Amino acid sequence: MSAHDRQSEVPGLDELQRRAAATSAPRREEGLVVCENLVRIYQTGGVEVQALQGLDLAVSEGEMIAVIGASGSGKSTLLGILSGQDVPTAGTAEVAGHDLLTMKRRARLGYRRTAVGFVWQQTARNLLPYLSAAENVMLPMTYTKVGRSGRRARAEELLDLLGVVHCRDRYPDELSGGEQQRVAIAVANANEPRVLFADEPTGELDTATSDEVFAALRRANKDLGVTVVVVTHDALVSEQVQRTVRIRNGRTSTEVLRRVATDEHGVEALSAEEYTVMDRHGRLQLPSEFTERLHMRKRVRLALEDDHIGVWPAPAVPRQDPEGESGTPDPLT
Ligand SMILES: Nc1ncnc2c1ncn2[C@@H]1O[C@H](COP(=O)(O)OP(=O)(O)OP(=O)(O)O)[C@@H](O)[C@H]1O
Repeated sequence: MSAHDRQSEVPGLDELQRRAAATSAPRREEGLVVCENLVRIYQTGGVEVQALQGLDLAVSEGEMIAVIGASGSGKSTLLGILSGQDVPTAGTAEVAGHDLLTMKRRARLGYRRTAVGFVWQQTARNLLPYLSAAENVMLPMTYTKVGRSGRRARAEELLDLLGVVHCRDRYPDELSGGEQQRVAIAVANANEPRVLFADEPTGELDTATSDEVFAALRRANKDLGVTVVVVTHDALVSEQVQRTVRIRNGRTSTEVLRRVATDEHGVEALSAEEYTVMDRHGRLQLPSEFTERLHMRKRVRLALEDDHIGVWPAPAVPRQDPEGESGTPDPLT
C-alpha cells in the first residue's frame, strides 16, 4: 500500500467528529417528564436507603399514566422529586424543561406554584379548613397576576368541570371525601400547571367514590390538557389509563400499554400488553420467573432475528481437570 493510499484512509476531522457524535452518549429520552438514571439516597442515623436506584421514565405531553409498585418501591419518592418537594441525589429529572437537579430554591418555589400541581392521598392535607371550596381554588392564583374577578371565574369554571360547583361555598368539613378530592384537583389545576401529580388520590375512598375522583382526573387530563402522573395501589384505577409503569426496587421494571384494537369484523376490544423497560444503553432486566425456569445464570446467548432478539441459556462449559482431561460440565454457578 502506497503512502498516498494510507493517507486517503485516514479520516478527516469532520468524519472523526461525526463518528464521535454517533458513538457518544445515546440520544436522550424525549418527553414533558424525563427521568434518566435517577437516584435518591436517604441518610438516616448513619444508614443509607437507596429509594431510587437508577430509574428511567419518560412521559409525553398530554399523557395520563399510573405508577404502581409494592410498598417501599420508591413511588412517593419519585413524585416528591418530580413535584419539586425533594431533590434527587444524582441522575436526570426534567419536567417541562426545568432541571430538578440544579434548580435553585427560589426557582423551585415558583416551579411548585405554577408549573406543577399536586394532590395528596389525605383529603385533609389538600385543602385549608377555614376557606370555602371556591376560596381554596382561588388561593394559589394569588401568586399570579390574575385579578380577583378572574380568580373567581376560573375557580367557578374548574369546580364546574370537575362536577363540584354546587360545593363552592362549603367548607372542607362540609364535603364528602370524594368531593374534597375533586375540589383538590381543581386547586391543583388553578394555575394551569403543565403536569399534575397525584399520590394515591383515591386511597382513602370506597370504590364508587374512587371512580368519581378518577373520572375527575381524566377530565382534567382531557379537557384542560394537563399531563397526569398518578401513583396508585388500586388495580382498577390503574387499568383506566393507557400506560401503567411498575416500579420495583427503585427502578422502572415493566410497563403495561393498553389500546383499543379493532378485529377483522370491526369489533373493538381493549388489549393490554406488558413490556419490560429497556434503558437508553439497551439494558433490561429479564424476569426471574423466566430466567429461573430456563436455568439462565451469568451468561445468555443472544441472536438477532428479523423482528426480535432470541435469548438462550448458555450451554454448560466442561470443567478442565488438573490432568488436562475434560471432565464434568461446569454448570456456570
Ligand atoms: N425521608 C426518608 N428517610 C429515610 N428513608 C426514606 C424516607 N422516605 C422514604 N424512605 C425509604 O425509601 C424507600 C422508598 O419509599 P417510598 O415512600 O418512596 O415508597 P412507596 O413506594 O411510595 O411506598 P408506599 O406505597 O408504602 O407509600 C423505602 O425504603 C422508605 O423506607
